[in-house]
Amino acid sequence: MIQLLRRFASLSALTKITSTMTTPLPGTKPPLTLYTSIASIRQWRRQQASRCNSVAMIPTMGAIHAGHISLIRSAAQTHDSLVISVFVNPAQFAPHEDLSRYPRTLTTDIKQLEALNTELSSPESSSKGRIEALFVPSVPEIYPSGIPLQQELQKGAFVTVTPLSSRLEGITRPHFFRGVATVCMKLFNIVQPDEVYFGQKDVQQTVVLKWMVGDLHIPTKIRVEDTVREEDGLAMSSRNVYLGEKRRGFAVCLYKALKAAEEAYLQEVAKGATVIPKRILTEPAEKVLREAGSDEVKTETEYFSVACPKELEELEQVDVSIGAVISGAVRMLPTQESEGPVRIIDNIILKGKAEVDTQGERVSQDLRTVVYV
Ligand SMILES: Nc1ncnc2c1ncn2[C@@H]1O[C@H](COP(=O)(O)OP(=O)(O)OP(=O)(O)O)[C@@H](O)[C@H]1O
Ligand SMILES: CC(C)(CO)[C@@H](O)C(=O)[O-]
Ligand code: BAL
Repeated sequence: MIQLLRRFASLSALTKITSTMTTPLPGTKPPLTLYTSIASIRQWRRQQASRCNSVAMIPTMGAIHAGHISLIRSAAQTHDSLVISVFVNPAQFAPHEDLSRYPRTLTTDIKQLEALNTELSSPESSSKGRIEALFVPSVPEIYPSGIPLQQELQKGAFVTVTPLSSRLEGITRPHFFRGVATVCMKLFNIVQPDEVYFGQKDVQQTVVLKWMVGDLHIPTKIRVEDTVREEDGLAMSSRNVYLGEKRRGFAVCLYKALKAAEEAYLQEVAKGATVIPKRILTEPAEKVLREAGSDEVKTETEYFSVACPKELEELEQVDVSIGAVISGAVRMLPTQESEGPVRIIDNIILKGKAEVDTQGERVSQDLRTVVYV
């Protein structure tokens, strides 16, 4: 099987995979099948419908880590059949960004997915479902009109979610959410999953996609799962491999800043506050960020935001009945010539003390995540 994967990986590098390729990966019991064409994954989807299987999708850009695995485990609790997509989406990268060096580790990704599947399929597992399909399309399959990185040269249909996409991450990455929304729209249309799983680590992405699904009446649900962290609290991320040893230890500064803001919020809530000025949260966070790094490792804060959960609009004060999303981005500067800057993003949802939920039902006064979209 490994040989087969090596062949696939090398074919992939040479972009010689045919658009109809469907490869049962024989080492897996029951087999995990690799689909590379839209036609073949649609056929798989029809089979699932004919068996009345519920289908969950977990879109990824590969370089599978424990964050992805946790999304898959959650999906397997509820759904019969899971489809994982691995696609490094050019449309969400600006020309100056890291598309060409983004980690591509398909062979080890598949090994991890196979190991997980063996566990999910074992008689001891409490999971309802398991991974059935791995969808790894080529760029021309997804973008038949081509996808130059310069937006003004791009032809065809694209999805924009406004004004959300130009806030926070969208300030530094103005192209980003158009690329994410467009590829997710394509993936949702191709696979038609009952539910799609995303990580809270990319919180703005989840809010953008919830708006897209709602506004465009897409018949799927968006599920958001907790951020999986390293032991010191750093959010797992495929790009953490860029950090290198020297910067790695300092990369947790953003999470520490978020925790300082959260602690300040919870202290005010405990004192009975109903409205909390933004500065009560940002001052302790900014102190942590100012003191981050060392003589050798320099950090720059791009933003530290306190925003409303519905549209991520910046708040001057937090209404305790609603809560807020606190999020940020920190740039870890290179420590040597061979390195580039690495952006760390992270967030915490400050729970609200809602008396009623979005349907108007009375709920408890306990702190809870108030979901709007
Ligand atoms: N630490 C994490 N915990 C939970 N979910 C995560 C985590 N990291 C990524 N995810 C989720 O996995 C899905 C696929 O993400 P992706 O493949 O881009 O990985 P990534 O680690 O976010 O990569 P990058 O370093 O490029 O941001 C997304 O929904 C993302 O939010
Ligand atoms: C959702 C996604 C797979 C779209 O390319 C990507 O943005 C990601 O991995 O978070
Ligand atoms: N998980 C986010 C993908 C990106 O930054 O391109």
